[in-house]
Amino acid sequence: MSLKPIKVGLLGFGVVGGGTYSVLTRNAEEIARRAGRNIDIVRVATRTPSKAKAVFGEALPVDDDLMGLVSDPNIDIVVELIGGETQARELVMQAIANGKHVVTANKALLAMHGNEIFAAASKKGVMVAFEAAVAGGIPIVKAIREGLTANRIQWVAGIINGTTNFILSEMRHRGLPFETVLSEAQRLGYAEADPTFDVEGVDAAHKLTLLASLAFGIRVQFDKAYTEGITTLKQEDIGHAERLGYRIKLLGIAKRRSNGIELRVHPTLVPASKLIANVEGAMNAVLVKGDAIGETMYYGAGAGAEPTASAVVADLVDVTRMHTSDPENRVPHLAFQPNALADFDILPISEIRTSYYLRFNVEDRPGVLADLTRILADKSISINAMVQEQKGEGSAAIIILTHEAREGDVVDAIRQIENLGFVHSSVTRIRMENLS
Ligand SMILES: NC(=O)C1=CN([C@@H]2O[C@H](COP(=O)(O)OP(=O)(O)OC[C@H]3O[C@@H](n4cnc5c(N)ncnc54)[C@H](O)[C@@H]3O)[C@@H](O)[C@H]2O)C=CC1
Ligand SMILES: N[C@@H](CC=O)C(=O)O
Ligand code: NA
Repeated sequence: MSLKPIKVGLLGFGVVGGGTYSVLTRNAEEIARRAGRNIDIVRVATRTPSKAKAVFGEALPVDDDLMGLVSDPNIDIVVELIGGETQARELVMQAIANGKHVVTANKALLAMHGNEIFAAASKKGVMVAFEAAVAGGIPIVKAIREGLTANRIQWVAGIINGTTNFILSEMRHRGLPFETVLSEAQRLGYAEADPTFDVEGVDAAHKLTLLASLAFGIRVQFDKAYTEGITTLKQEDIGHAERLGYRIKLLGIAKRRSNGIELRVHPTLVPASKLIANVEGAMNAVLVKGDAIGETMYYGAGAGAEPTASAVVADLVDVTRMHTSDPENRVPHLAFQPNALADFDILPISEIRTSYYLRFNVEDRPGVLADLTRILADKSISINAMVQEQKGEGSAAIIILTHEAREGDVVDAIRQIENLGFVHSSVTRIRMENLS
């Protein structure tokens, strides 16, 4: 290669940092043939440098001076792989101020501070690349930002958290308890440093926020995303869903409506016949519907060392190819030109429209069903299907699948139903999607 190598500084040497080193080293020759020059890690900074020291020896500086690395004039691209949003924000903002390009896998950082970071980067004329931050190795950022650029995107929906999909798969197939499977996901390197981010849907909401910005050309608005995780999901409902021909998946959904954008993460019943219902383990899948192309699906590993490194290294190659180009002519960070971002409202969850799975544990006596259906009808909630299951002496579970209804009306109806004397426990409500 005749061009000088691109010099990379690595912040963090954990699961993804280690994977990035491995992929970059193992495939160095092929990567250089694609990038047009070598991409060399020249410095590493991390909290406990011993693991990196064991790998790099004396070949390059390894220490815990993260600010020193982002200010090192020898470095062209800073790769941020420490996670979190406080120190990572300071480091990334400083790297940008120092005129360095940034590659990051940190969705929390970009969902919380993306507007500030992208604005600073545009002003300075540097790139902030984040393919690894959304659905790990799947090149979904590139697909939406470049491949689908002709389309008016109607909705994006996906399994975008590997840990929770792994937990749901293991619970369904092997009936294993939640805590056991979560520990296994942590051992395999899928989970966030704080796994409540995974199981409460926060990590998926971080990624969905970025997907919505790329799809609809809106500013990053994580604070308006509705987030519900899988911790309150019952094995009983997983079973009922199965018998009714559905699977429960934690989906992130961003949908364009005439009055705004729906932005929501929650457990969702999807027809078992859909491809996405059959995405198992830590795999991710993202569906994107565009007006020209119709429905598309992107499938692959959303977590883990080398799958995530695949996206980090792809970004390194992109930045290497583009760093001498005119900043005005690069692909914009959020797919749309910064001065053309739209101000669509993010709809409150009460305004979303979808269909619902409702489970009522009731006294099994005459008139119960009539009362339930009357309250639903009064709120314009129409019933698509209904099943009753005896639960023991004098009690039954009634499961109702509704047609599309407004969430606020469903919540009101549930409140009224829960006040009826014959309902034994709180009503279970899980949203449904046909994804068509
Ligand atoms: N593990 C995965 O499958 C994926 C992770 N990510 C993201 O990649 C980033 C890194 O994740 P992992 O490698 O899994 O985490 P990790 O916990 O395995 O590694 C983090 C590394 O950064 C260092 N570090 C953390 N905080 C630090 C601080 N304040 N100062 C100095 N060093 C610090 C740690 O010592 C460790 O070397 C995170 O933003 C995560 O959300 C993205 C996609 C997939
Ligand atoms: N914790 C995340 C890691 C990748 O983003 C997940 O489980 O998907
Ligand atoms: Na990706």
